[in-house]
Amino acid sequence: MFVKVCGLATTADIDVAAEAGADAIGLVISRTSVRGLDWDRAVALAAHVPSHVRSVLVVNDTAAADAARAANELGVDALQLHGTYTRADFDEAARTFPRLWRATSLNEKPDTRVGAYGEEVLLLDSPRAGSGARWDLSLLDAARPEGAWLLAGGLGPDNVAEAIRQADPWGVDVSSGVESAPGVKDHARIHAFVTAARTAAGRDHGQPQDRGREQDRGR
Ligand SMILES: O=C(O)c1ccccc1NCC(=O)[C@H](O)[C@H](O)COP(=O)(O)O
Repeated sequence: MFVKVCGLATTADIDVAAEAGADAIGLVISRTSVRGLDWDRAVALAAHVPSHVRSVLVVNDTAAADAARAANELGVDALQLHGTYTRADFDEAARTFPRLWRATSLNEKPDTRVGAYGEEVLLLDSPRAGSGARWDLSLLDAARPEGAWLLAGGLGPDNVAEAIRQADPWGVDVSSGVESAPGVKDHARIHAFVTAARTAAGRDHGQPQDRGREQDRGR
C-alpha cells in the first residue's frame, strides 16, 4: 500500500512523514490553498525530502508548462496536476517534466485508465481537493481503475482502513485528516494514518514504475 501525505509545510512535517514510513510527500503550490507554499519555502522543503521518499509538486492553478518548469527546478520526483488539466496540458508538461500524476474526481467522469494522459499515477479525489470532504466510494463499482491509483478525499486515521477495504486502491493520499487546523500538520496523526493504512492493507507497497509487476503478482 503506497501512502502519500500531502500539503506539508515544515521540515519537521517532512521528517515525521519519513519516519512514519510515508512513500511520498506532497508540496502544494496554489494561490487558492491554505497549504500553498511560496517559492522559497518550496525550494527549502523539496531539498529536505530524504531520497527514499518521493517528493511530489502539487498544482491546481498553475499553467502546465510553468508547473513542469517548477518541478524541474525544485528537483521533485513527480508533478501532480490536480483538477481541470487537459490531455494537451499533460502533453505540454511532459515535454519538460515527464513524471506526471493525474488527480481528478469521478464526478468529472474522467478516463480512469492509469496512463490515459501519460501519467504514472492516477489519484481519485473528492471534487474539492484538500477540503477533507469524502465522496461516494460506491461510484468505483462502475469505474474502478487498475494499477497505480491513489484514493484521496476525506481520509484519516479513523476511516482509512474501511476505505481501503471498500475501494481496494493501490495507495492512499491524505491531507486534512492529519491536521490539527487547516494547513497545520499533526505529527501524531501522520503516524497513526500511515500505520492504519499499512495495517489495513496487510502487505507491502510498490512504486509507480512497479505497477505492471504489482498486477502480475495479483497485488
Ligand atoms: O491540499 C490542498 O490544499 C490542495 C489544494 C489544491 C490542489 C490540491 C490539493 N491537495 C492535493 C492532495 O493530494 C490532497 O491530499 C487531496 O486533495 C486530499 O485532501 P484531503 O481530503 O484534505 O485529505
